[in-house]
Amino acid sequence: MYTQAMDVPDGQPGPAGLVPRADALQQAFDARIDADARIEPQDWMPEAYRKTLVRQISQHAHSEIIGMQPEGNWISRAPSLKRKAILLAKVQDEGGHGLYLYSAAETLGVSRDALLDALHAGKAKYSSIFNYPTLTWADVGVIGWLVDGAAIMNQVPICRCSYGPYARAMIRICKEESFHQRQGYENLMAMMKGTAAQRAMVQESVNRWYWPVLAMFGPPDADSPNSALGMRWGIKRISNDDLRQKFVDATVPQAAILGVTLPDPDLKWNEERGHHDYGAIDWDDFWAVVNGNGPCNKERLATRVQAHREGQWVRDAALAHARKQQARALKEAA
Ligand SMILES: CC(C)(COP(=O)(O)OP(=O)(O)OC[C@H]1O[C@@H](n2cnc3c(N)ncnc32)[C@H](O)[C@@H]1OP(=O)(O)O)[C@@H](O)C(=O)NCCC(=O)NCCSC(=O)Cc1ccccc1
Repeated sequence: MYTQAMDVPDGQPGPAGLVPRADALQQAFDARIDADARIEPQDWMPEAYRKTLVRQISQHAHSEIIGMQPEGNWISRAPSLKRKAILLAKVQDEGGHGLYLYSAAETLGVSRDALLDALHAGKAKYSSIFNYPTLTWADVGVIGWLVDGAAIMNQVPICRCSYGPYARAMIRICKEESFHQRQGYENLMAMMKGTAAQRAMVQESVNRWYWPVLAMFGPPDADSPNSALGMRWGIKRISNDDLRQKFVDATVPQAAILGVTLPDPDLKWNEERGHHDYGAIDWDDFWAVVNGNGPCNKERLATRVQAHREGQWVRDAALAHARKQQARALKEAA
């Protein structure tokens, strides 16, 4: 019964030299994490690791599908057929990202229905950034440039996440996000080469989005309760503050080429640090938005709930079709 450490029943003292089963499983898990190997759905994992992944992956999935709304607002008003086709494709990609991510979460033993119920009941988080309004066409370009740019900065390290299905989903998502970022920047470039009114529209949009985008990376490391374990488990590879700094450093030269000013009087190159210093983020505003009191939280949730309700007939029809196919296959096999 006690041939190997793995055979000792949970919580039972084993013969000398053998480790109880639960400890052995934990040790095997820790060893895989230390070796930077992937954890797969069939592998044993600590319950806290599983819960952390469900939390992060589902929040990420919710962000993708709620994130369809701000830009979706402009599909019917895009200024040309070309811009409309690009925007349609981008918003569809975001829906697709949500689907990969819900599938990755399902490998952890949760159902998509339960995750969506939590979102629709207002109990689940999604990214703060999607609670701001898209007031002008320039917002579509700025979301591509800055929001997708920030999303890529955050998501590229997740391609190396310790949980296999999440890491693999992220590879394709990052490729698509790169296209999103470039289309946004190219859209803004075209506007900056246009009239004075178009240039002013871009600058006004950058002024509104810049700070919420910096906050999107999450609270400062010192106030980030999930970071320590996320890092230990190889879910999070780079801290919130380090990603934010990388983003600022990458954005400054892009803004200069575009010809816009970033709305931060304290932004300046620090030779000693080899990074840009930047001003204070309004964390009270961030937490107000995260806690449901941003400019569009209620509208975003109501739109999502309504879309889900209106899609009920599609789900019913798909299920009825699947049942019919199954019954036919059974009849043919009999
Ligand atoms: C970095 C972080 C977001 C947060 O680090 P953690 O270690 O997990 O947490 P930490 O301890 O630092 O925070 C304490 C609490 O604060 C919460 N909170 C923090 N930040 C936010 C926030 N911004 N918004 C709302 N809540 C936030 C956090 O959940 C936690 O609350 P909890 O304890 O759960 O109640 C991490 O979860 C991550 O990398 N996620 C995956 C990437 C992902 O989800 N990306 C989404 C954008 S996808 C996209 O943009 C694509 C696109 C582009 C354009 C158009 C359409 C689509």
